[in-house]
Amino acid sequence: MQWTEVTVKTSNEAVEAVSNILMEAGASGVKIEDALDYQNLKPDRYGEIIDLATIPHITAGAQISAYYPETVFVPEILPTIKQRVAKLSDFGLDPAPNEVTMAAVTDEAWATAWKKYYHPVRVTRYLTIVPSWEDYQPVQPHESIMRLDPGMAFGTGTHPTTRLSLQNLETVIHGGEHLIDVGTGSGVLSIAAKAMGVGQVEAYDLDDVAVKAAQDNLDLNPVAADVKVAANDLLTGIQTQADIIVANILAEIIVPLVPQAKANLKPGGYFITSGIIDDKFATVMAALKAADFKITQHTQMGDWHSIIAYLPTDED
Ligand SMILES: C[S@@+](CC[C@H](N)C(=O)[O-])C[C@H]1O[C@@H](n2cnc3c(N)ncnc32)[C@H](O)[C@@H]1O
Repeated sequence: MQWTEVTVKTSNEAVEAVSNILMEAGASGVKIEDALDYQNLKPDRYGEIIDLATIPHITAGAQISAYYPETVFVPEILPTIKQRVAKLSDFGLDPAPNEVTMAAVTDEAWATAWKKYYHPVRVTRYLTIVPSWEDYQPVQPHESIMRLDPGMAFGTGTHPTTRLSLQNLETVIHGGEHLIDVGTGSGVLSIAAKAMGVGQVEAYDLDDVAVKAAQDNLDLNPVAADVKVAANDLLTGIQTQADIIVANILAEIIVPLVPQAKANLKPGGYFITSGIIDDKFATVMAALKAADFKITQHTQMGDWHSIIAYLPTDED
């Protein structure tokens, strides 16, 4: 069994709450290092004082490491962990610095061990995602197939936020549109959009690892050969008039994207947002309405929400 270690740097007061968050995300155990434990060291029962200079230790805050089995695709749980830790401030706990990292515990195979558990999955009525290393033949006449290896990028297609995005794409796409995919990750939404008949796609991600993974996946899917993928911070500097913009990003990032999406959409276009956790839903709705979007659909899977927003024309 391969294990992935996820480490969160936080404050001393948030140790227990962060440990709970990590366990709830499926960890099999946690290790806690708290600078206070070292500062509070007392002479042992023989009166001997431990020389801290001889023990490697952290000197400020706390660090909690959690261990996830290979069945968990860790890149898809990191944003939730970070978001839940940040939310501790609502309960009067200081989450800072809330730095989340992941690393191998055992050997080099850690980054790919989860692949054993990733199989073809029917993600919408018409779309099946097939891991790039598996053979699969469609079982129904209208079933489309896309091939995917998310590598270390978010976007296997199975996460609720991605599934909601895919279902909403299926709802709004008629064929031939110009679409922008913000926060493309593995490229899953761009490839799916092409498979659903969209004309032109631009895909962006802040993370170079994602841009590389997306390009590799575009290369695996001839239908998406003409998708343009590039590194970019949201839609900063982009001047496109698109029919559809899709963004499966955390709510905090969707809010500043709303005015950029409005500027890059044709009137009559759709802005699909996903990645919105329960208690941020009202904030995203308020930002969309303040920018004159009309909400045409709201869907939910577990704690996650997705919205289809329509930009009215002068005639509407
Ligand atoms: C939740 S993942 C979604 C991946 C994929 N689109 C999906 O639906 O499965 C969000 C992606 O947004 C990217 N991202 C985060 N902040 C961003 C920003 N400011 N600009 C562009 N991309 C960003 C992340 O690197 C990550 O790949």
